[in-house]
Formats: sequence, C-alpha cells, structure tokens
Amino acid sequence: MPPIDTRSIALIGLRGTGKTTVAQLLALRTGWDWVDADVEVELSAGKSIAAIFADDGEAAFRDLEAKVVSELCRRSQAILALGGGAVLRKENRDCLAGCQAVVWLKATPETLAGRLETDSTTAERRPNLTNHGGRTEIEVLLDQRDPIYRGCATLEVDTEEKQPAEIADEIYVALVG
Ligand SMILES: Nc1ncnc2c1ncn2[C@@H]1O[C@H](COP(=O)(O)OP(=O)(O)O)[C@@H](O)[C@H]1O
Ligand SMILES: O=C(O)C1=C[C@@H](OP(=O)(O)O)[C@@H](O)[C@H](O)C1
Ligand SMILES: [Mg+2]
Repeated sequence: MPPIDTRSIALIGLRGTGKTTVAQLLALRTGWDWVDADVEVELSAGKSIAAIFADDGEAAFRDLEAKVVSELCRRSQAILALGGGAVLRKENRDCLAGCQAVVWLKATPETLAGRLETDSTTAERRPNLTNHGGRTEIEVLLDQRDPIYRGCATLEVDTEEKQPAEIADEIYVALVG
C-alpha cells in the first residue's frame, strides 16, 4: 500500500550502507518511483563520477550534486537514494527537510569496507575522498559525517547482518505501518 503522505522519502548514510539497493526495494514495497542522485549526476555530466572527479575535481561534482538534490527533493511519491556526501552542503540539508522522512542507514566500517570492495560500481562511482582510501577513509568519513547524518535523520536504521529486503520492510513498517 502506498504511504498516505505523498512527500518523498530520502535515504542517507555513508558509501556502502545500501541506499541505492534499499531504495529500489522500498519503491517496490510502496509502489513509488525510485531515483538515485549519483545516476542523475552522471546523466547530467555525460560521464562517470570517477571521471568528474578526475577531470573537474570534487567541488564540480558537489555543484552538480546540489542541482540534482534540489530537483529530486521537489518530487513527490519517490524514494530518493542520495550520495553519501549529499548532506555536506547546507542547501541540500534544507531541501531534505521537505521530505516525509530522511532515513539514515548505518553499518560498521568493517562491514562497509567489505561491501565496497566487492561492489561492481565502486571503481566508477566512488573515487577516494581522502589520501587514505579503504577502511581508514571510511573511519575518517564516519567521524566527520556522523553528526551531520544525525542532524538530518528522522529515522535511523542499523543495516548490520540484515538483508536489504528486511531493511526495506523495516523502513516501510516504521513509516507506513
Ligand atoms: N544489507 C546489506 N547486506 C549485504 N550487502 C549489502 C547490503 N546493502 C547493500 N549491500 C551491497 O553493498 C554494496 C553497496 O550497496 P549500495 O546500495 O550501492 O550502497 P550505497 O548506495 O549506500 O553506496 C552493493 O554491492 C550491495 O549489493
Ligand atoms: O560519500 C561520498 O561523498 C560519495 C558517495 C557516493 O555515493 P554512494 O554513497 O551511493 O556510494 C558518490 O556520491 C560519490 O562517490 C561521493
Ligand atoms: Mg548509492
């Protein structure tokens, strides 16, 4: 059954927490559309996120991302999978405040490192954001971003040792009943 509140539902959290995967399953559960901010950025730039970082730098990526977030947050009846850093800009956080719910997906650095290592989209979509890369980078990002995610989130979901479908169900029950 679709939610009564037609405002969109946004998923936030670090790389590898499952935003892209869970958004698709939650869309099936609600009968709503789903959209991935990273895909929209790549379509608008005509190249991969790794290529945007390499050619134009991270700031250029964040500018494109902000345009996409602003457009996506105006949609209704959609599940929005955001990129892990979308919460960094205040303008994006202000847009997110208009959503029905902002769901923060969480997992330990160890789990995230394992998921990212084996994910086929990592090379094209997840360039290094610090000089570290790997698990150390995840720990650095976790320290920097946890307070920001906490400040935006209206629902926190631990994804540790849960299948993506279970996580989508948990969100559905929490938000729709
Ligand atoms: N709950 C989960 N348990 C195990 N693997 C998962 C889970 N959620 C996502 N994954 C896997 O982790 C990788 C990254 O997931 P993805 O949805 O792209 O994360 P994000 O969009 O948050 O970066 C994918 O290979 C996906 O299949
Ligand atoms: O954490 C980040 O700053 C980023 C996360 C990525 O998305 P996912 O969180 O979907 O991997 C992608 O937007 C880009 O590589 C930047
Ligand atoms: Mg994603």
